[in-house]
Amino acid sequence: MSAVIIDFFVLTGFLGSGKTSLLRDVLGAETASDTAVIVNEAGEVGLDGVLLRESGDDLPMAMLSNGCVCCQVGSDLAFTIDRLIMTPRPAGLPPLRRIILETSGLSMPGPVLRQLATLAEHRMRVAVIATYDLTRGLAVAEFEEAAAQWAAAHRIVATKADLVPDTLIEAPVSIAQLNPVAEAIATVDRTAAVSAAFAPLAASLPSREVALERRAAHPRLALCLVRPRGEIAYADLAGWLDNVAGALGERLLRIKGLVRVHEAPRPLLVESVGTMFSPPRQLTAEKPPAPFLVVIARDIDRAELEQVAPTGLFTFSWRASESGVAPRGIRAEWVT
Ligand SMILES: Nc1nc2c(ncn2[C@@H]2O[C@H](COP(=O)(O)OP(=O)(O)OP(=O)(O)O)[C@@H](O)[C@H]2O)c(=O)[nH]1
Repeated sequence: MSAVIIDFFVLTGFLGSGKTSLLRDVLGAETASDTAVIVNEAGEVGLDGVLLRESGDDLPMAMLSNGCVCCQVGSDLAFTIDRLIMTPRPAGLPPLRRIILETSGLSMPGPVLRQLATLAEHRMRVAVIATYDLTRGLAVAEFEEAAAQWAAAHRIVATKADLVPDTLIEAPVSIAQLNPVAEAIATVDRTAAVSAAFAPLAASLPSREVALERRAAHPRLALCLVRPRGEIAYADLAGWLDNVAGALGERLLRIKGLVRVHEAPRPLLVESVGTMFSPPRQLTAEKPPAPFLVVIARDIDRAELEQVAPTGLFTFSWRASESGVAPRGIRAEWVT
């Protein structure tokens, strides 16, 4: 068991959306000396690793590809992390407190998180950070990898703001259409964006209410605000979540929210990336928002979710798309 909690950041985002550039900025900061990096590239050549070496020359860095292997680690993610944590720190560097994994632009976050789940002996606080390329905006939500990456994210960082500064104002709104429970980081101040994106994950949920607005998200993405009708039995909640995962399969991108159950004095934080659920835990926050679940999925119809058994536990809020065709998209955002 590690003595300190290590913040593990999964840096995800679609092809060319600015992950390596963001990481270079992280590694260039003075605060990066407690950081190790793992890069997983889709291609044969480890170019990202070369680029990152320019920024963080003395930091432990591992490649999960056919590229350079700077820490003499294998190709398996769990093994690599284990080695990074257990290997004595290079002279002059502080204890390891942060690991950043840059995934390839086509990585699905679910399998990555599944591998991390095997490392329970290390005390890691896992956060998913996704890039949102302002020059391409919502267009890449067509790709299921991009939609899954955004849906899994705790934080979504708008990139390339210098190229299209005018799009920054609308970015939080667009990001909320993709994932209303993610924190949107949209600023032209790159230093501020980098430090906000890679700060330790403090609270799991903003202590604010969720509201829906009339505006469609991407036509293939469905966002649903699910409200429990009241306190429910844990077995019913577990059964419902299990059945949602079974019914939607890989089209389920994300579930996150709070539910009150008979068996626990405090609301339970319920979270899944894809169909992989984190163990539910009681929220300690003083003033939690009213119970809710946000479900993000792709290519589904209302009935598929609303008819999941046991029925009658929840109400479902959807908004019709502006075209009036398939009632798939809503926009949800945090309001105070
Ligand atoms: N002007 C500008 N260009 C950027 C910015 N971020 C990334 N780029 C450029 O966009 C291209 C892709 O950036 P990368 O950081 O390599 O993106 P990536 O997500 O790591 O790409 P893959 O690893 O191929 O998926 C490069 O040419 C970068 O120089 C930015 O904030 N501003």
